[in-house]
Amino acid sequence: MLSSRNRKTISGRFIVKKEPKIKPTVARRVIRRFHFLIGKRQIICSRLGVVLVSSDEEANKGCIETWVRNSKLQEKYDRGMKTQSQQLEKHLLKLRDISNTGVLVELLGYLMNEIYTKGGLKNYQMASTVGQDRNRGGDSSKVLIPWLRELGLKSQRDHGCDRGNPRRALEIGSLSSKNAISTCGIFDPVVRIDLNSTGEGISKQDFMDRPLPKHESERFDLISCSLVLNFVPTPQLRGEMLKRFSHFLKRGTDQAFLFVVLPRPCIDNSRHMSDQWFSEMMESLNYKKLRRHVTHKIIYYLFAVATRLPPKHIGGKFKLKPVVKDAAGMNNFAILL
Ligand SMILES: C[S@@+](CC[C@H](N)C(=O)[O-])C[C@H]1O[C@@H](n2cnc3c(N)ncnc32)[C@H](O)[C@@H]1O
Repeated sequence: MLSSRNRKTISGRFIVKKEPKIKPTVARRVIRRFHFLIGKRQIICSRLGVVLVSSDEEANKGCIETWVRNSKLQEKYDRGMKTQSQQLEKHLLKLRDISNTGVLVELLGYLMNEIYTKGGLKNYQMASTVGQDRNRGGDSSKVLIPWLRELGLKSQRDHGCDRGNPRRALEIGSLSSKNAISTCGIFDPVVRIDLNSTGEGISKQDFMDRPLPKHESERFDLISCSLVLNFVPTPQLRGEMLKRFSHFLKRGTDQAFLFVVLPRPCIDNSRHMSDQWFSEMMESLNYKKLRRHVTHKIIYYLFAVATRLPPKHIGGKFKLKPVVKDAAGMNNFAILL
């Protein structure tokens, strides 16, 4: 397990530092390993016919454990949970060669043990917080805020907030209440949610289970979805998430925004995605692309709700997953509407 570095006061009491100290290289390794395990788990589950219906890790754990109990392969699963073998690690790297159900279940136990018992998920959460620590330049809302200012949004503090209609933001997958989105003054309140909330001021909630707003006052002027879609396990669920956003954005204004951030390979190195494909998909959901920024590793998009009407042309060609480009080494990241 990664540990936070604690210091003592003069009287010997421990001062527990809220921000864990993890070297960026270690944080990157932890994040890479977690994504690797989640990706392999997805492949194993679809081969075994285990349906993962949520991006909530607790729910996925429940689905897997129920399936294992009903499959009469509990013994294999338990053996995997207890195993520390190089052989299983090699199998994970060559999953395509493995068809034996027993071995797949053992592998499932092996990686579930690493995710849950050995702290994979917890470390991932901690490493992600460090990865987006603003001192390391990782808070993606630092890209967003200048865009919003260019579009004329001013701090509510400086320009007097319309008490009856405050500018509200929803940050999905929030890891810190100190991100620019929370401190810029443009939004108040900022509602912060995360599946596995670790920080103060962040509610533990699956966006997919968030009750739909009943009144306009419950809707938002901005939804921030930074590095979350790539975390959602299936192309269908990613599409569901995109479709759900429109229910939460304010209507009747051309100043309701959606900020989406993705790892660059999801767009640039996927067989089923491209910048054009993603932009057209968003257009079909009635979003207009306002800004785009690309760095070595990350793509940032700012969309505005394009019309006042609810989306009409959802789906169409975006119900399919065609190969829009292909080359060796590409990935299969996709979103299905
Ligand atoms: C890689 S972290 C990104 C964090 C941060 N937004 C950033 O840009 O660095 C992804 C986060 O999204 C959260 N997440 C994924 N699916 C979610 C959902 N359906 N509802 C709420 N949070 C979700 C995960 O729990 C995880 O903490």
